[in-house]
Parts: sequence; structure tokens; C-alpha cells
Amino acid sequence: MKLQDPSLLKTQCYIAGQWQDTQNHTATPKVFAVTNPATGEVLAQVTNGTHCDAEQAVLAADAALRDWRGLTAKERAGYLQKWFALIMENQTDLALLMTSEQGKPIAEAEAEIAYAASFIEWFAEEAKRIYGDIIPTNHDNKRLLTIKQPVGVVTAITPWNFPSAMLTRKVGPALAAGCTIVIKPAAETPLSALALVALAQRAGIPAGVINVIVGEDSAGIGEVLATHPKVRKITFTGSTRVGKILLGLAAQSVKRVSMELGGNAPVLVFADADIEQAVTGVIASKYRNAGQTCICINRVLVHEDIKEQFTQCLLERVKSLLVGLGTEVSVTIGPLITQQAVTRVHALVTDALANGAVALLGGQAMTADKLIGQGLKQQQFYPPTILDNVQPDTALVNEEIFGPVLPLMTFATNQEAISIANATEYGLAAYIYTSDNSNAWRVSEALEYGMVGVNEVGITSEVIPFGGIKESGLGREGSKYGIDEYLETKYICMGLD
Ligand SMILES: NC(=O)c1ccc[n+]([C@@H]2O[C@H](COP(=O)([O-])OP(=O)(O)OC[C@H]3O[C@@H](n4cnc5c(N)ncnc54)[C@H](O)[C@@H]3O)[C@@H](O)[C@H]2O)c1
Ligand SMILES: N[C@@H](CC=O)C(=O)O
Repeated sequence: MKLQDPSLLKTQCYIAGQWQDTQNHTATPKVFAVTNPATGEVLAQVTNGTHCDAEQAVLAADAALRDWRGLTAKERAGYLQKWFALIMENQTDLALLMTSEQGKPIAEAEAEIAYAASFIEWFAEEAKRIYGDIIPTNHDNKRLLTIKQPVGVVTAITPWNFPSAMLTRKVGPALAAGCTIVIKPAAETPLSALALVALAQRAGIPAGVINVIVGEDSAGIGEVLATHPKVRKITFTGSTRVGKILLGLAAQSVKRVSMELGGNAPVLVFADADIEQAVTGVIASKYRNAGQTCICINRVLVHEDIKEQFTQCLLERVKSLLVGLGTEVSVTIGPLITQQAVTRVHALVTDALANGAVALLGGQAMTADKLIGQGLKQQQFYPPTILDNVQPDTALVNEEIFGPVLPLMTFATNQEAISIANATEYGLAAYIYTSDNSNAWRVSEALEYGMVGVNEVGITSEVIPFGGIKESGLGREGSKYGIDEYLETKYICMGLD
């Protein structure tokens, strides 16, 4: 990994404006290795922060809170604008860091850096539009109003699949609102988070306003971040399993929470759909980030009348996807994050096959001759796979696959499609392909999901409210709504003479 600016490779926690090794002298091991999932190459040895460092970081965030919230919105916006500009200036290095530690193709990493930066720019602008209300009074001798104030110290725990965008989607609104923050990135991908924070430091964001703990003891660090009395809110992106643990911990001291959790996105391809358009969308969504995306299509429900045509078109196109090292420009599918992830995905496939599914493509371990790039760890890759005749009660369509596997199912009526789509505890994103506007409206309304894409899978950006219902989460990120998650509404009643 050759960065144009090697000083972006940070390996320590950042607390109160200082880069430091763990202060927990009894911690073992002292460092942990960050590796390239495609090759196994060790990229860096990173300090193994613990719950003690997390506590110090919370106190640093608390100490910085008074001054940061005391700035004008315009002053806070100015810092965020500088940070945004630095992220974009360093897009190439940040993308290379991401591909190296996470594996995604370099073009996807570059796109994620721009997406990540967009949250900082957007919330720099939103900082200046935090308004209260004047409420028409119901008593002549009272005047009623509300103001918005920052929640206080926020903690954020982020995942490895989008290591930069999931961080800025939290830090941007938190800082814009006047909160200070402690971030704990995933141990698989700490380098992206540390580089972003190094740029925040260069932008002049004052000491203590942003703090980062890197460490392998997620549960120990997480417990401090979810329970410390100085913390007023925890915001989490990750699995529903861990989200439930954090919700339980945060409940003990009634903290505010935002939860961006797992998904099980269906796509409903109706008989009147434009098949080419639907296939293009399904491939773009399913195989992005090797299928390791919370909103990527997990199940394809296709109308029985067009099943044959749709499947042929899909097969032709998926066969041309190239698997390998993310820095090779022709590669469209990188490695999965760990070897355990490959084993898990393959177990889901094997179980579906044992229960009546048929492999139209892939479904077996990756072979070396199909991989692009040198020095690759073959067992970290999984081939693009399409399974037909998948039964609705199999784990493959009831769990988040998080791999490049596409299960096909058919439906005969709209009601059947909607019932299958809604038969999950998840409710993050769903997609529809149809050329009938009335159908699009009615089905969008009937789907129990926080986000619906109609003839479109590219649904995310900084301007929309991202989030799920049911066990996919609580709250929204991005858009004009995203900043409310970091604000309290205070009501003031002024008595008059
Ligand atoms: N809804 C969204 O916006 C969104 C976005 C991206 C990813 N996700 C979800 O994230 C998951 C994939 O990410 P992941 O595998 O990193 O998820 P994960 O839940 O295993 O880990 C997420 C973060 O939580 C930390 N963590 C793990 N155990 C913990 C514990 N006991 N206490 C505190 N923190 C703990 C991890 O170190 C990591 O930083 C998928 O389910 C995906 O759908 C959701
Ligand atoms: N793909 C999502 C993140 C979930 O994994 C996004 O684009 O924000």
C-alpha cells in the first residue's frame, strides 16, 4: 500500500487531540494486526485500546463539549467545510486505505469516500438551519417557544462494510448540532476511521471534539460507550444482534439511541417490468461490495410469467463479473471480510441446495484460475452465485446473506409477492420493478420497509433519510431529519405581567 501522503496511516487512538497508545498497561495484546483480506498482508499493527481508553475518551469529549456547543453554527460549519475539502483532496489515498483493509474494488472505495465527504458538507450546511418554534399561546399572560440544543456527548460504533461513510453519517450531524463524539470503528477496518480523523485534526477541529478508540475488545469498549454517565446518546451501525445488546445497555441510563441495523431486502420484479433495467439494478445492488451491504438485494421475487427471460438475461450478465484484488481496475467483486464469512455464506448455500434449490451459477468454493491479481488468499473469495427454486423457509432467504449469492423465487399475484416480501423481522430497504405507476404506489405503501426503490437501486445519498423499521433500526441518518437525532427540543414558557 503506497500512499501519496504516508502520514495518513495512523495506528493509535486519538483522545483529547493526542495520538496515543493504549493507556491500559495491563492490556494484552498491546497491538493487533490489520490485514488485507484479499492477500493476508499485514498493513499495520494498531494499538489495542480498551475500556480504560474509552473512559478517558468520554471524559475528553465531555471536557470539550462546553466550548464546542458555545460556538456559533457558522463557526462549526466552517470547521466542517474545511474537513470536507481535505477529505476530497485526499480521496485517492483514503480509497486505497479502504480497499487495502476492507477489500472492495477501488472504484467503489473512491465512490464511498465522496459519499462519506458529502455528509460532512451537507451537515455543515444544515448546522445553520437549526430552528426553534414560536407556539401560538393559549394564555394571554404566557408566551411559548422552543429552542433546539445539542444532546451532549455522543458515542458512535461503526461497521467494517462502509468504514468511512457510516462514520461521517454520524459525526457530521453530531458536530453540526454542537455535540462532541467518541467513535469506535470495527477492528477489521480502523485505518479508514483514523485517517479521516487525522484530516479532522488538520482541519483544526478542536481537541476533544472528536475522539477515536481502536481496539479488539468491542464488548468492553462498547459497554463503556453505552453506559457511561457522561454519555447522552449512542449511535450504532451494525448487526441487529449487537444493536439489541447496546439498546439494553443504553436503557439502563435512558440514553438517546440511533440504530442502523441489518436488512433482508427483497426486489419484486413484476410481469410488466423492463427486464433489462431490472437485471441491471439487481446486479448493481446484489454484487456491490461483494454483497456485504445492508441494503443490497437479499431475495429476488420475480413474476412467473417473465421468470425464464429474466433468469437468462441475469445469468449472461453475472457470468461476466470479475473476482479478485480490489486494486485491479477490472475487478468488480473483492474478497469477503474474513474466512469465517466465506464459510458462513457457503453454509447458507449448501443448506438451500439440500432443501431443493438449484445452482444456476457458482455455489462452490472459488477456484484460483478464476481470480484476478497476485498473491491472493483463495479461501477469502466467494464466486458470484445464483440459486433458483429457493424455498421460502430456508435460512438463505431469512438471514442477511452478506455475500455474492442471489436467491431466485417466483410469485403469481401481487398479494403473494407482498406477503413474501414482508415475511421477515427486518425492514430496511425493498425494491420494485414495474412499469405501472399505480402498482408502484400501492406496493410501495404495502411494503413494511423504511426505504423503497422504484425502478432504481441507487437510493442512498446525503439528502435522503436513511433508516429502517422493525428490527432494522431506530432513527434516520442523512437529510434534514438526520440532525434532529442529535438535538433536544427545549420548551420555554415566558410569563408576562
Ligand atoms: N442499517 C444500516 O445503515 C447499516 C449500514 C451498514 C451495515 N449495517 C449492518 O452491519 C452489519 C455488518 O457489520 P458488522 O459485521 O461490522 O456488524 P457487527 O454488529 O458485528 O459490528 C458492528 C460494530 O459493532 C462492534 N461490536 C461487535 N460486538 C460488539 C459488542 N458486543 N458491543 C459493542 N460493539 C460491538 C464491532 O466491533 C463493530 O465496530 C450487517 O448486519 C449490516 O446490515 C447496517
Ligand atoms: N449501503 C448503505 C450502507 C449499508 O451497508 C449506504 O449506502 O449507505
